[in-house]
Amino acid sequence: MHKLVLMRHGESQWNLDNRFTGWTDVDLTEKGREEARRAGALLKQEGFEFDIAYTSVLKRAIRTLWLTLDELDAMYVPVINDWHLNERHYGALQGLNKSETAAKYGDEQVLVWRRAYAIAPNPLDIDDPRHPRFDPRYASLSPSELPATECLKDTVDRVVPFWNDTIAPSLRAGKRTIIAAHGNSLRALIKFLDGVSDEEIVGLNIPTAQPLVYELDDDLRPIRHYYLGNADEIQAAMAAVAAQGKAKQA
Ligand SMILES: O=C(O)[C@H](O)COP(=O)(O)O
Repeated sequence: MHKLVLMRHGESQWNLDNRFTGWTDVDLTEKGREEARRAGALLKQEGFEFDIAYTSVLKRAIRTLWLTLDELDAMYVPVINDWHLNERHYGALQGLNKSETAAKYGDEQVLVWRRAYAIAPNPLDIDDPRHPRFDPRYASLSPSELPATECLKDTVDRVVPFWNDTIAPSLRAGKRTIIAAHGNSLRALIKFLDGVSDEEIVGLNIPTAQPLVYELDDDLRPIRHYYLGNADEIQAAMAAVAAQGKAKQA
């Protein structure tokens, strides 16, 4: 049996501000750092140890991983940073406040933009300075790999090959693995691992910095999964993520 830990980053400044973030490289808040340390302490208390760690090239996930590993006194664990684990690119929505956007376009439309499996928000303009083609960390990517927007399906299409080519072989080799990533790159991975339908994935929301343990069989098929930590807190945190896209009640 293989054990895999998935974890979304801790609260970021734009989680706090309730802005669409996507590929914007926003850091953790102090609360987000504390959440990451708490996750590390919980993993330590439960006896988890890791041989390899994967994260994105965005600092909110990287710093979450560092703080978690530090708490485990395991900063020696090799870390693979890869853009395939980045958050879903949120296109032209990046930077906008989610509830203000809902007040303007309606809760239903924002739910489509946030959760519809195959509908992407409008793209960033090719000349927009925020377009990833201007960012040196993506310099080695071909133009066809560089998103200016993504729906969850597009994210699945980049996360799953990375899983198959890189993460799965190292799990099969017995490496105890933690992945610190993002709400939607983890939804993409969970959709693939658990065979969640396009309709059901709409209802899945991932709380910040809560370790989610997957037990996998020899073929890397999930046997079961569970969150470490307090079940009521986790339910409340999931409901809060779902509510982020609603217009504020007057
Ligand atoms: O990119 C973002 O805004 C968040 O990390 C995930 O947002 P969502 O829950 O609105 O998809």
